[in-house]
Order: sequence, then structure tokens, then C-alpha cells
Amino acid sequence: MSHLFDWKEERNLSLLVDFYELTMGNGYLYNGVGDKIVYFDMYFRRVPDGGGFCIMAGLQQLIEYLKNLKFSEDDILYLKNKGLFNDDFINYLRDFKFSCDVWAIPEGTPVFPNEPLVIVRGPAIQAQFIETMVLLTINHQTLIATKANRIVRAADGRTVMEFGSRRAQGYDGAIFGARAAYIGGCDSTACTIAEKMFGIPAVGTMAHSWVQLFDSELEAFRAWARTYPNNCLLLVDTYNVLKSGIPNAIKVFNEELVPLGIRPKGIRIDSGDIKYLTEKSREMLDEAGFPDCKIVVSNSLDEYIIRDVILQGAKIDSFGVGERLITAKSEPVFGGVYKLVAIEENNEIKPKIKISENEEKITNPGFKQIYRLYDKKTNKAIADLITLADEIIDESKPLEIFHPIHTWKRKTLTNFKAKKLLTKILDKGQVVYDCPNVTDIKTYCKEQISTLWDEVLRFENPHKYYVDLSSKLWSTKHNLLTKHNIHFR
Ligand SMILES: Nc1ncnc2c1ncn2[C@@H]1O[C@H](COP(=O)(O)OP(=O)(O)OP(=O)(O)O)[C@@H](O)[C@H]1O
Ligand SMILES: O=P(O)(O)OC[C@H]1O[C@H](OP(=O)(O)OP(=O)(O)O)[C@H](O)[C@@H]1O
Ligand SMILES: O=C(O)c1cccnc1
Repeated sequence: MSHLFDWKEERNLSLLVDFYELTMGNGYLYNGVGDKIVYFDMYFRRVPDGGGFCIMAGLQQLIEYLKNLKFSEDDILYLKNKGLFNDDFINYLRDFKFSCDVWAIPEGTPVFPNEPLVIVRGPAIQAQFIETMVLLTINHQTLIATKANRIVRAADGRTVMEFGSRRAQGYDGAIFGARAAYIGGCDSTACTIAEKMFGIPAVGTMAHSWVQLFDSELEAFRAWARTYPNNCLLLVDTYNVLKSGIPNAIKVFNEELVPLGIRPKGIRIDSGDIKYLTEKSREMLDEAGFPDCKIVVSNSLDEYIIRDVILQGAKIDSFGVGERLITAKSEPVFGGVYKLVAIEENNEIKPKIKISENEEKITNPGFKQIYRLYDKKTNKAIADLITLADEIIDESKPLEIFHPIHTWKRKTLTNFKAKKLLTKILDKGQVVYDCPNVTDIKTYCKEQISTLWDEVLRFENPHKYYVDLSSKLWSTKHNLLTKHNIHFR
């Protein structure tokens, strides 16, 4: 079992790579450009679900992968037997030592379209090779953390438990999905191994099978209360919530817990009309003297149903959310891309561009940094400025920022502070970054979200947060466009 799950030490994922990375690697070497220093940016173009921002996640798994990147004799033999690769390439992989520099935005940071979340600098053959895993790790967890954050914000302070393992897309979908959901704000998970691996609180109630297995609902509840008097949360919808589930729960609370001086934990409702059933259940529990008994609901929930039932006045303390969270059902693809943005020649960085008919899809060339600009008075984030990596923002001088496409839209900032978002993660292949634990990441995430204006947090039609280019980067881009004979406005 540990072989399947110990992603840190034992899992050899080196060949989890799109085959073209290998054919290109072989080709780069053959054509004498394998060692040319290149820069790649990983970024996304659109926030899923029409939201205003995403939550960066998945970096720790990317780091672990890069740290362990090597090829076993078995891998080498397999590649050799393909009969496609030159001996030089096979030998390169046999002696492989990852030597790239990597910068990234820390996990839990709110991020926006077109910002490099990860930058890789190194020999073309290596920087190219890791494309698949950079995208896979960051795309998956950023998607789930972003979805979880929408769900948690809809729950408006009520607890959210992640219940998705059984409906996740594979083991890793469950495990790393639980990790991302926690970073995004879920309070706990039903995925036990996620507690063992990452320290995410694992919790659970009971299934309908528990109730069905006994001769009656009453007996099932009694057995549970005797087994777990201090953690008595009963699933009340197996037969009929209001006619049987709640009355039986009250009876058991009174007979089994009250004499011991123990308070019941709660009840869970997993079907039917959430507003009606929670309102009636709340009344019945209050009348019976259990106003502190929590009401948990589940059943194909997402941020929209959660917001709706709260608006309807449903009486809910806690949500269990599974399938629609763990699969990001409403929009299950996070379209992060990995693009070459510069090469080094004669010790100089030469920016490179990818042109597209669609102006929004033209890449931002060069080796970059991102500054988040905060209003010193409100402490709210005003805009992000993507700059060339060597640019320094002078906080003591007014800073004019402008829309990168509609350049006449300008704004001058004063009394602001500028924070660098990209941090060095690997230096020549060596990890130079300490990954925080998930609880610290989750706390950081919450703090960072509190620096965003409410308009950016809106579920629908959020205010578009400004992600601008510095004058220097804008000129670099437009010089390249002119060179390629492209003229915009
Ligand atoms: N008051 C409500 N407002 C909005 N959506 C609700 C409300 N009550 C329940 N829902 C949601 O409606 C969907 C369907 O609920 P329904 O009770 O039909 O589920 P079901 O799975 O068919 O129930 P059952 O398990 O009894 O067959 C679920 O996603 C549920 O969360
Ligand atoms: O609905 P989700 O958001 O995925 O939450 C998890 C679901 O898993 C369990 O159901 P189970 O697997 O027994 O199936 P059910 O949907 O028939 O109750 C639980 O009772 C929830 O309904
Ligand atoms: O603990 C629960 O109630 C639970 C766990 C997983 C899926 N559904 C419910």
C-alpha cells in the first residue's frame, strides 16, 4: 500500500510526461540546443465558474516531484526499447541531474489570469521535460482550492466538511483534492489518509447502512449513542426525517446521553427539501431541549445550493460537500499553460513571444516578477503589476499603472506598498524553499483573501482585478510584436 501512496519517497513518476517532451528532448540534444538556457512561464487565462480569482495550490507536490526526478534502470531500458531515442539522450537521462531554477507564488495566494504562477529557468531539455507535471500538479490543486473557496465563502462562516473521496477521479484526485480543499478553506475531510499525510482533520458521521443494518432506526441510534456517547451525530433521513428520524434521535439523546450529562453532537440530513426539513428539525430539537444540537446537511451540494438554502432561511450549522467539490463539477478543467518566454544568449536574456490572432492569448515575453500593490490606508490589494525580473518598484514615488490592452486607462498610485509574489523555490535543482504546513497555508490564504475588495469576491460578474504590465515589460512585448509586424491600436 505505501508503495501506492507514499508520493514523497517511493513513487517513481519520472515518466509521467507527455511523450512529446521526450521526443523534443532527444531532438534538442541532437540539434545541439539541449543545454541552451530557456525560461518557461506557467499561467492560466481564465478563472473557472466566472469567479474573480483563483487560489494557488499544488506547489509542494511539484517540489517533491522535481526533487526526486531521476530515471531508474527500468525506465532507461523501457525508453531504449522504444528504438526511437539516440544513445546520447539515453545516457543523458541515465545521468540525469535536475539543475533548473524555479520561482513560484506560494500556495494559498489569490492569483489572477496571466500571472506566472511558476517560472522555470534552465537547460531546454530539462525545462521542457517537466511541463506535464508542472501543469498537472498546479492545475489540479488550484482548481480544487478555488472551488472549495467558493463553497466555503457561500457557507458564510458555517463549517464545511469535504466528503468527496468516493467520487473523486482516482486516488490522487481524492488525496490531493482533500489537501487543496483544506487550503481553500474547508474545515475538515472525510479522507482519513489526508490526515495521516498532511494533518488535515479527518471527521465522519455515519452512513445509511448503519441504520439499515439494525432491526429498527431506534436500535441503530441507541447502539451509536452507546458506542460514541461523546460524539453522537445521527443520520436521520433513512426512513422519514420528521416522523421517525428526529423523534428517534430525541428519544435516544434523552435516554442515553442526558442521564450521563452529555450533550448530543448533531443530526445529519442527506435528502429532501433542505429548507423545510432543517427548519422543522430545528424546531423539534429546540422544543426537546437540544438547541445546541447541530444540523448537518449533505446531498450534491455546491456553492449555489448552499447560498440558496441559506437565503431561504434553512437552519444549518454544517455542510458536507462531496462530488461537486472534489471534481469541480461545474467547470472541471483548469486551463493552466506552460509557455517559453525567453532564452539566454551570450549571457543576455532574449525575450520570446507567441503570437495569436486573439490579443488576450499573446504571451508576455521575458523573465518576470509580479508585485502586488496594496493601498497603505485600507491594506486592500489595488492591482498586480507584472514587471521584468530586474525592475524595482520605488514605493516612495507615485506609480502610474495602465491597462495592458486599453492603454489609455491609467491610474496613478501613491501611498502604496508593493509585495513581490514570486519566490525562489529551487536553485540549480536544489530546493531552497521550506514548504509551510497545510494549516499555515490555509491561514495565509484566508488572510490574503481578506485583502481583496468584496467586488472581486463576488460569485457572478466580479470586478475584474487589474493585472497590468510595467512600462518596460509592455514595451518589450510591443517591440517584439512590431518585429513580427503585428500592430494593435
Ligand atoms: N430548499 C432547497 N433549495 C435548493 N436546493 C435544494 C433544496 N433542498 C434540496 N436541494 C438540493 O436539490 C437537489 C436534489 O434534492 P432531492 O431531495 O431531490 O435529492 P435526492 O437525492 O433526489 O433525494 P433522495 O435521496 O430523497 O432521492 C440536491 O442537490 C439538494 O442538495
Ligand atoms: O453528495 P455529495 O456532495 O457527494 O456528498 C457525499 C455523499 O456521499 C454519501 O452518500 P452515498 O455515497 O451513500 O450516496 P447517496 O448520494 O445515495 O446518499 C453521503 O451521504 C452524501 O450524500
Ligand atoms: O462522514 C460522513 O457523513 C460522510 C463521509 C463521506 C461521504 N458522505 C458522508
